[in-house]
Amino acid sequence: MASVTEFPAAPAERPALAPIRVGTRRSDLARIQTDIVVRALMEAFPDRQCEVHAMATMGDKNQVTALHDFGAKSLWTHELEAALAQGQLDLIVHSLKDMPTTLPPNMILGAITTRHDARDALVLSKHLMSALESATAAPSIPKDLLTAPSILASLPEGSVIGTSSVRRSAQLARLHPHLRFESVRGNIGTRLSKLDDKDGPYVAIILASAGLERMNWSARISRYLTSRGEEDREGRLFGSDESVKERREASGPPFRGVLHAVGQGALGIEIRGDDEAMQGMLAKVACVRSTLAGLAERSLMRMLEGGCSVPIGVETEWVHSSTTSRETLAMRAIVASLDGKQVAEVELTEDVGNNQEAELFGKKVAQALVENGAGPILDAIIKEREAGEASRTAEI
Ligand SMILES: NCc1[nH]cc(CCC(=O)O)c1CC(=O)O
Repeated sequence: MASVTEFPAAPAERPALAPIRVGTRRSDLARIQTDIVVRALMEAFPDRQCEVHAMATMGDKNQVTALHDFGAKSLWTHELEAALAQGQLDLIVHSLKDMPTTLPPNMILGAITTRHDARDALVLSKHLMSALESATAAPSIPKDLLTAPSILASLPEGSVIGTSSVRRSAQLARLHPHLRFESVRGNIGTRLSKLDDKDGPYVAIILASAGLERMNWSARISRYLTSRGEEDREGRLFGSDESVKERREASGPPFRGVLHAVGQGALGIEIRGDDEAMQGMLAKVACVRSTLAGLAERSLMRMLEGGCSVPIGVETEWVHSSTTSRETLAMRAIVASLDGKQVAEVELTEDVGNNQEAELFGKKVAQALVENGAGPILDAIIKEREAGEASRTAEI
């Protein structure tokens, strides 16, 4: 376990303009995400300094056994939270999707910053790309793969897609039963090198586009995955010129594509529940729309998981309402059995104006999912997990 002595001592009284002590995990992605928040803080509070304290967490240090033995999200955050609780840190920057929906009793989600891209992305292996370019691809690979309406649908029978997320594999298995799914672990760079290993099994992997973008690897994205199907960089459905209206209609259940994880693409800032000063400051770096969408998604998840994480796909979108001429929040959500054969899916829209309404909306969507059959699907997944599937459910 990392020693807490790497943090400065917590004096009883800190000067009012003391540096803001920001905690982060040590991975490259975590550091880049922390820089985004630090820059926002420095812009909002030019007279304050920020000190970044990076800490290797138990999950970073022991990726293989940690996921098997604990299967808990908190293993990424435990040591950082201990330092926050002891007053050695003022805040922790997280990927919102990695934050448990229920935080320790003395901690709160202080802010959610602007979410840029919540979607999953399809990344093809370098060997497949170069085979396509030099026209040496196996006869089973269509020559027009890169311009096909769905790359995933066009891949040959039995092609292996790398993902350790049952949310992703369950939704993809439903849409593309000819594909196979194998786990791929490690940080984004490790996963990309496993993908590009010629001796490895994968033709493609699925990653969060936000992470790829922040790491400057978005050029590797062949398609964005959304509830409507595969989209190009401009958000158009690939291989079609449907109007926006048709696209919107195409977004409802049954979904023709993949819904992302709760909180994906957004950054969450964790603080002590009693730190009112910090809470007030964070109001200046929070994004209202991302916060309301993020809280609604987390409330949906909290209602459905009953204490342990379950594979739920979600997609939220602010849409203009012509009746109220306000922006309303649309939420699409899916729960799928591990093999993708059973799904419960819904889409609801609500006028969400504050945090409490966002949480209520999340509960309402959860209720609608249960009415559409989510209960038995979730029960079966929890049973399978108890029978030894725990490691497959550790990632969302
Ligand atoms: N599962 C781990 C994880 N946590 C956050 C991100 C990416 C950034 C984000 O979603 O905000 C990723 C990688 C991925 O799923 O591809």
